[in-house]
Amino acid sequence: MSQREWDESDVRVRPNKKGSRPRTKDRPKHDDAVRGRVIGVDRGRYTAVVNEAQPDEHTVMAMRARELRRQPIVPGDLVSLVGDTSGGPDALARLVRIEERTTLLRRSADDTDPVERVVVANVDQVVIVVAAADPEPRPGFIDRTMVAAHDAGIEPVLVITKADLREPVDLVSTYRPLGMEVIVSRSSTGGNDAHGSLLVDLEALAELRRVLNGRISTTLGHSGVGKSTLVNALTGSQRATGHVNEVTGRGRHTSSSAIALRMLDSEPGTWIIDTPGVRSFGLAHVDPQAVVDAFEDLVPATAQCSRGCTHAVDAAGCALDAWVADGHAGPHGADRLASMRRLLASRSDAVEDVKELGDGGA
Ligand SMILES: Nc1nc2c(ncn2[C@@H]2O[C@H](COP(=O)(O)OP(=O)(O)OP(=O)(O)O)[C@@H](O)[C@H]2O)c(=O)[nH]1
Ligand SMILES: [Zn+2]
Repeated sequence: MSQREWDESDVRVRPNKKGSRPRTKDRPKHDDAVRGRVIGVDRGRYTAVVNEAQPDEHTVMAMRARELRRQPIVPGDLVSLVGDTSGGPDALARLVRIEERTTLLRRSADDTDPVERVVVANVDQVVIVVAAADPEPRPGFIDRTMVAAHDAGIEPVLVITKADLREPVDLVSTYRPLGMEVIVSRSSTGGNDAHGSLLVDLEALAELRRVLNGRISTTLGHSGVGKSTLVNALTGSQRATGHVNEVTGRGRHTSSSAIALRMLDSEPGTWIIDTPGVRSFGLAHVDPQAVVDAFEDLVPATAQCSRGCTHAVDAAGCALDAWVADGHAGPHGADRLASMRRLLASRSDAVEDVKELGDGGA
């Protein structure tokens, strides 16, 4: 990676099935600690909100305590802070503990890399942002992210941007039947806002607000799909959008560290965590069965697979092809099955021997 897209979240942690939970052995010596929510991570400095939604809410800058070693601390983390938690201009607190996380979104660099990276903590939903065109949408990325979200117990939401360039008919008809929120956004004809950002169609924004209100969400998507444009419209912030690298002349990642932002006119507790452009979302840490489970439209068929079915193209007794051919997975069933098989095949390189899947309907 050419730049620090992931900052602290690239801290290497040992793969751990149960999620990289911090040790929760209480250390009573910090009983004067205050609780905060990490909203920014930048070069070893953490920004946390203390007394959230209270009259005395304020942000605190903190450094990690040595005792935390290299445990990842990511946006969304609830933490304990000691020292100067006044939030004054030069105040620097010490972050001494990471509270247990409700959810933890992880990724590996690629499907065979056993090293997992923590992306965000405690989010309720993942907003997968793809463009209808420019850049071309990649259903593989959507499916991959859905698997990671499903595996982490986080709800996926799909936002398709740039519908003004092309109507995303196939994407909508593929993903809407799966029961997830699918929101189509387009630029409005009104031009740019005061900061030069493209204006987003109000109807799409209102729908997105409804889905995000009261919840903690994180956006994920490739560079250039319009994440910052959306996040700016929703939060009133000014994340850099669409900047062009002066050296190469090519579009580049303009937002380089993850940050949690508040949505305008929203209930307390509404946060949008904007992550930098994702190039890869490896699933090496995800169990093959969890990959299958994320394809909810296909899962029922696997009850009829032969015992230990790998669901590969040539797997004897795999019931998936017949299920799809019979139309049970809808008009895009074949694509869905192909996508699931690609994910299974690519990540199966990560394990020595392909794990057995399915229980033969027993
Ligand atoms: N036509 C059209 N262009 C859009 C739309 N949304 C965003 N764009 C443009 O697409 C380009 C990329 O948008 P950004 O918001 O910077 O994309 P991003 O996903 O944040 O990209 P990174 O910051 O690199 O991660 C900009 O030139 C935007 O003006 C849209 O709905 N329609
Ligand atoms: Zn099968």
